[in-house]
This record gives sequence, C-alpha cells and structure tokens, in this order.
Amino acid sequence: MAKPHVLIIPYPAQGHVIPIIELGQRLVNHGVKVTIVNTEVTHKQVISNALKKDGFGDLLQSVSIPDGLEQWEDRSDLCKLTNSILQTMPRKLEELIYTINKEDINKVTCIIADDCMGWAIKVAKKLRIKRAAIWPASVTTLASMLSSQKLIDDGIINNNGIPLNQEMIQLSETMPSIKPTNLWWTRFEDLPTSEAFFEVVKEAAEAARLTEWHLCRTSMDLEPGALSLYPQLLPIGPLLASNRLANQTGHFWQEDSTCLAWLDQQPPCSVIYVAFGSFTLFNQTQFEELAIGLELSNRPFLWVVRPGMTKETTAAYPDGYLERVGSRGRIVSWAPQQKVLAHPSVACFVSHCGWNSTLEGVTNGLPFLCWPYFADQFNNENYICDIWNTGLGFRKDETGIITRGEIKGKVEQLLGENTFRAKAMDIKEKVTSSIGEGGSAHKNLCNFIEWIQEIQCPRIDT
Ligand SMILES: O=c1ccn([C@@H]2O[C@H](COP(=O)(O)OP(=O)(O)O[C@H]3O[C@H](CO)[C@@H](O)[C@H](O)[C@H]3O)[C@@H](O)[C@H]2O)c(=O)[nH]1
Repeated sequence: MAKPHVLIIPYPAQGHVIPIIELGQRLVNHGVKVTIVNTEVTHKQVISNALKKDGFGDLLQSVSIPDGLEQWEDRSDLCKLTNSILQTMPRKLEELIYTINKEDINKVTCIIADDCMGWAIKVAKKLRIKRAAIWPASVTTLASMLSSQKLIDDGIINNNGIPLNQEMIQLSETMPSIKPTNLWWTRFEDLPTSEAFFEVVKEAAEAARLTEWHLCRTSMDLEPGALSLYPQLLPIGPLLASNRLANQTGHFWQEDSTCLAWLDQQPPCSVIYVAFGSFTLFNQTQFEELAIGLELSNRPFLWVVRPGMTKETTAAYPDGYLERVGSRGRIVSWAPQQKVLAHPSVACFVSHCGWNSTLEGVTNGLPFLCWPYFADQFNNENYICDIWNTGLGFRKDETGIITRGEIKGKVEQLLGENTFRAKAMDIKEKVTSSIGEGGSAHKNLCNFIEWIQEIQCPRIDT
C-alpha cells in the first residue's frame, strides 16, 4: 500500500536545515515517507557530511532543485540568494512534484514549508496538495511577521518593512514589547537585504492563510504571549535530536567529535562553550579580543572557530596564544553541539543566540552570555536576558568592540551568581516536561503526525 509522502522544504541555512530534518525523522518513525527538498548547494553539503553517515534509509531522502544562482556565485549574499529563490524555485518545485508523482508509488500527499519558503505553500495550493508551515525560529518573530500588514497600517514600518520611528512595538498586551530595531528582517548589514527579507515576510504572511497547520518550535513556557496572540500557531517544542542520542543530522560542516573526550576530562560544570552558529563573522580585532578574553577567564573553554569565521581568510590567533592556552582551551571547526551542551562539564554558553542554539542551551539548563550578530538574534537575547533571566549580554566599547575585560568580567559575573543557573534549570524543567510523553508540545506533534498519516493521495493533473 502507498505510504503518505511528505515533501519538506527548508530555507538553505544551517539553522533551518537541522531542525527540519529532525521533523522529517519524527515523521519517518511513524511510517511516513519524507523527501527533504534542498537547494543543490545545501544538498551537497548535507549529503557529504551527515546523511551518508547516518544512513537516510528508504523512508527519508534528500533531493535538490536549483536556487537559480550559478554554481560559482556567492550564497552568503543573502539578498541575491533570497531574490533568486523566489524567482526560480516555485517552478522547479512544481516540476519535481510532477516527476515524483510519475515515478514513485508514494505520490506527494503533503508539503511542509519553512515560513521563509512561503512560496512552496502556494505551489501546494495550486496543485491541490495538503499543506503545513513550520517556523524554525521563535514564535515572537513569527508573530511580528504575521502582524506585518498591521505594522504598515499603523505607520510603524513602511511598505518595505523599515521602522518609521523608535517607539517600542506592543503586538499584544500579553507580549513583551519589541524594539523596532529588533524586528528580525531589519537586522542585516544593508538595506537591500532587509528589503529582500521583508518580501519573504510578506510571502509568509500570505502563505499562513493557506495552511492547515502552522508548527512552531517553542513551548507555552517560553513564549506564552506570542502564542496567545495567534492561537492557530501550534507549539511542538524545540524538536531536538535528544531522543536520538543527540545525533543531529544535516550539518553543513564535518563535526569534530574528539572534543567530547576532552570534555570528559574537565571538572563538572567548569567549561565555557563558545559557538556562533553558521553566519557570524568577526574582524581580526574582535577575534583577538575574544581569544584573549577566554584566556583571561582562567577556565577551560571549548571554542568553535568555523572555517571562514573571520573576515580575513584564516583566523589569526595572537602571538603565542595556542601555546599559552595549551590543553585548557580546545578549538574545533565544528562541534557536535547538542552533545556538547548536554555534557556535565559545560558551565555556560557564549552564543550568538540563533534560535536553535537558544533552545539547545535552554533544554540543557545552561546560562548564556549573549553575543547576537544579526536577524532574530537580538530578540532572542532579549528573552534570555530580560524575560527568562538566564543570561547576560555583552556591552560594546565606544569603538564597537567587545573587549577582553568585558568578556572576562561577564564570565565571572555569570558563573559567580547562582541565580542564572537556578533560573536556567527551572525553565529547562518546564520545557522538557512539555516535550515529554503526555506533555502539551508532545501531544501537538502527535496530533499533527496523525493528520499526516490519514491524508489520502490527491489527484494531480499533469
Ligand atoms: O559547532 C557547531 C555550531 C552549531 N551547530 C548546530 O548548528 C545549528 C545552528 O543553528 P542556530 O543556533 O539557530 O544558528 P544559525 O545557523 O546562525 O541559524 C540561523 O537560523 C536560525 C533559525 O531560523 C536563526 O535563529 C538564526 O538567527 C540564523 O542565523 C544548531 O542546531 C547547532 O547545534 C553545530 O552542530 N556545531
């Protein structure tokens, strides 16, 4: 008998692909066939790193369609990439669906699209396929997207999404107010990129009206206000790999698992874990200040220095740095982060506050030192520091640098005051109970999976 067959379409960024493949894994465990539709470049990265190792198997597969850019073009130009995706991928997805339905006995029964790929929901509607959306970041940021037309009508932002004044935004009485500069699409290096992402926002808001389900990676304990503003948004919890021994799938870079043995040798609750996700870039001065700040902390640290993380070609450490730090500091190019954060020797997380990193730190009861870079990360920092009270932010000096002294001081303050850890443990308990068997987020996910299992195959005219 044919199985339900779901296509899931992530935006081509690390923080979108990992949780979306995790959703695919959950569906596969319930007998659903899942095809992850990546861009060609992402597909290659993912396949060459994790998928072949983890063995996708018969029910979970990854296929690719072009993003419209030439092979050699720079995908870190998010403005160009985002515009090109909007122009090219809808047609390519349609062609892919026709091919699958011709060749596979399991016809496509549902499309689940990342909200940043809202156009895919429109393709599904056109082809009369069932549809659902998933937002990989916080529901607070999604609420601001869904309210974008109202923000324009109220004169808070212009038609291109740019704030018209500095007044705090109150989306609802139950939600914390949002700084206009924390609207995620405004937090990019240049105006054209912000405007390109605002097109994505408008597309997502339109697509949201066409979906039967709207899944969010959050829980009532984390963002109750935003969830009550839009009750149709269904919190399914963080969607981590913790129930699969934290074996995350979908890495763009090869994990260096040797750091786990190094963590085993460190005293409990002693290590500073430092990682900035997949986009953060440092200039040389900032990179050196961070290096020396960690050295001055006098504590063991595990630091992820991603290839290409500095604007200069290779990260240059201060003279004699690696020798001075010796085995007290472990530097890797990519870590098995969920396993690292679950390790008992980790004391705190110096993070860029991407939503995945935020959730991974929260579910492991860790206090944070927040170092946001762009997009939603400033909003997430606000939740960590001012709403959950589980961390501290860094202050930049007059030249825009976070100094070694600031880093050393904040590490001491965070680890010297028990309140951060206590609050972090408290919120961890709440979130983990909502995702455990019988918890509310767990029930929501089960209901969604049941719905997927029951969809009958649609007739698609070719
Ligand atoms: O050494 C590392 C570093 C990271 N990760 C993983 O990579 C993912 C990174 O995701 P995230 O923390 O969200 O950061 P980004 O990759 O920067 O994520 C993008 O996507 C997120 C979800 O939309 C947004 O919240 C971010 O701002 C945006 O930059 C997480 O699952 C990490 O566990 C590793 O496995 N090893």
